[in-house]
Amino acid sequence: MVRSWPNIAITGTPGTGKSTHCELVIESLPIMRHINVGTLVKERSFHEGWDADYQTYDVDEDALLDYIEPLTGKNAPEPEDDEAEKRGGLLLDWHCCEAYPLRWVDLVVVLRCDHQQLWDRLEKRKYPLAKIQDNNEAEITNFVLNEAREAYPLESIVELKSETNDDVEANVERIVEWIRSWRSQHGFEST
Ligand SMILES: Nc1ncnc2c1ncn2[C@@H]1O[C@H](COP(=O)(O)OP(=O)(O)O)[C@@H](O)[C@H]1O
Repeated sequence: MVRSWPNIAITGTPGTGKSTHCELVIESLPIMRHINVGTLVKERSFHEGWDADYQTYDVDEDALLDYIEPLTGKNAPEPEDDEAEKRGGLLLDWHCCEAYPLRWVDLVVVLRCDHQQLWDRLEKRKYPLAKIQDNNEAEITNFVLNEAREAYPLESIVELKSETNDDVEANVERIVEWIRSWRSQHGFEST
């Protein structure tokens, strides 16, 4: 293990609060880096076009993963490397988590939300009805959690409720504490 900060996949159905959580973790620990994967796909065109049926980009995973890989801090650094090159510390914010190589990820946080509340949040976002329905069904059937369970060891997955502001506050505190304890367990100074 070379990276000096852990990488965390923050995942969950769209609207469960991934970006909200990432932004608040960064407020407490500005050295962590929020990678909004959906935005990255769009801005850097890591896709092969728009899938009108699913109302989403057809992601070019190879290009996306090639871009993220050097940021994960997995490679053994040379002494003269810039500290940023080996630090890791990514918050990978995306509704998918199974695409990342196992070695990148130290913790998987799966955010969960009551489906009626999720419906209201997605309606506010002006998602088309079919997309709201799809995401709602995904939340009810534990789609993202099941994907995480198939891809990662169970002990690296944490499922957190994200329905109220108090939930967000408690979850962020828990994630920040987890990062601090990961640092001390790996022989790095706690912040
Ligand atoms: N735990 C929560 N309690 C109340 N509102 C929340 C909570 N989590 C997210 N929200 C709200 O839900 C909406 C979607 O959150 P966002 O962080 O953009 O989700 P995601 O990144 O998973 O798509 C935002 O308006 C946000 O303020």
